Amino acid sequence: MDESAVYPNPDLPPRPILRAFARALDLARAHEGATAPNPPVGCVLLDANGQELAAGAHRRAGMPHAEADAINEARAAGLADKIDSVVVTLEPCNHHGRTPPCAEAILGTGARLVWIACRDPNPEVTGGGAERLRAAGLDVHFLSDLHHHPEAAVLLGEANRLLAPFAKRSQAGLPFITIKQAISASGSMVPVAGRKTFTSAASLELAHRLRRRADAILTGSGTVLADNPLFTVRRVPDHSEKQRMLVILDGRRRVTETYLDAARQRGFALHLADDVHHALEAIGAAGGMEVLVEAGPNLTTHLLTTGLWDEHVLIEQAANPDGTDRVTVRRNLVSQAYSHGKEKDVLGHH
Ligand SMILES: NC(=O)C1=CN([C@@H]2O[C@H](COP(=O)(O)OP(=O)(O)OC[C@H]3O[C@@H](n4cnc5c(N)ncnc54)[C@H](OP(=O)(O)O)[C@@H]3O)[C@@H](O)[C@H]2O)C=CC1
Ligand SMILES: Nc1c(N[C@@H]2O[C@H](COP(=O)(O)O)[C@@H](O)[C@H]2O)[nH]c(=O)[nH]c1=O
Ligand SMILES: [Zn+2]
Repeated sequence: MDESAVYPNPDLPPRPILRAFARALDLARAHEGATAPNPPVGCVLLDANGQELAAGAHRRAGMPHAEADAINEARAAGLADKIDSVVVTLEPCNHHGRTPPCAEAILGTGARLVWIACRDPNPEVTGGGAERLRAAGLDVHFLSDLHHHPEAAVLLGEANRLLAPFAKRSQAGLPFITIKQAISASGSMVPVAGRKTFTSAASLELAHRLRRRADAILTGSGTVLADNPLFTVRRVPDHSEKQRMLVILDGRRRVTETYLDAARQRGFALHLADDVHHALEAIGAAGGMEVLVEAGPNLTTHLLTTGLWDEHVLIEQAANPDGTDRVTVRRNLVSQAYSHGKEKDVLGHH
């Protein structure tokens, strides 16, 4: 049977909606790490048969939001009058920021239905867009309404993870902390003399993808003095015109001007700090939503024991030289709990 024929029958699997959410998340993810201080967002517009008409994403702060981007694309293709459903990873905004409100842009089309993955977690704007659209007579649904579909639960998890750095910064003023830790086959974090890394090419590519999505790199003076690290994104293409912060914990001011100058030449905005809290506050204040910790055993162990971190990416070198490194990603449930008061909003229940 043609799947689109069942749409929008609510009793049958809403395949076009789930497919559109998966696509909107892919579109958003392409710009993960480029949008700070805004969240990465993706949007897909469907016609009354559930067919995609146009799609959009938020590329960077100051550029159109995902919904406006998609609506512009539909207009340019002469398809705007066919828009029936708007599927978007984040609740449409209802305020004048750097760009006009997306709720109004949606009301300017003939859209009847709006599907949202996550509520806007920003305490300053929560609840605005969905209510505005409902008040204007549109049918507004949340991805969580489809919780009985295993696929919907997976997509909602992905949407929440994608939004987590924006949620943490807007609620706590602090960046989402990802710790990358490489451990050699002999159980050490320290490479043999003359080397900076020991993990496989695939693991190094993962490390560069983690850098790509980060707004700041946090390290310690020990790492800088031992490795003269570049901290650039080289193994995957970087976002264009992206400037990252490089924050070095260097209480004793041992890092040389030569290193700092060279890091500036590589495009980093440099910040030296004496303690972790000041470092994190400086990143949040500068608009950074995610920080990648690439530090030695001293700082890494300290951060892992404080519980301040959000995601720990552990890369264990294979014991066998022909083997594959083992990568384990774990989330810190304690640090997620800080937003429990907001959980309902973040999860999109209403
Ligand atoms: N395997 C891996 O994933 C990685 C390994 N490394 C390796 O680690 C080695 C360096 O180790 P290490 O010396 O432990 O490096 P660190 O990056 O942990 O730097 C240590 C320095 O950072 C500062 N620092 C650390 N923790 C804190 C804190 N809680 N508050 C304030 N300042 C802090 C201190 O600077 P100060 O003394 O100035 O106060 C300290 O001397 C190198 O050989 C490097 O190759 C490095 C990164 C990743
Ligand atoms: N040893 C180690 C890592 N270590 C981190 O990578 C830094 C070197 O980065 P760059 O100069 O840009 O190549 C090094 O100083 C340390 O912070 N990373 C990994 O993915 N795997 C590894 O085995
Ligand atoms: Zn918007």
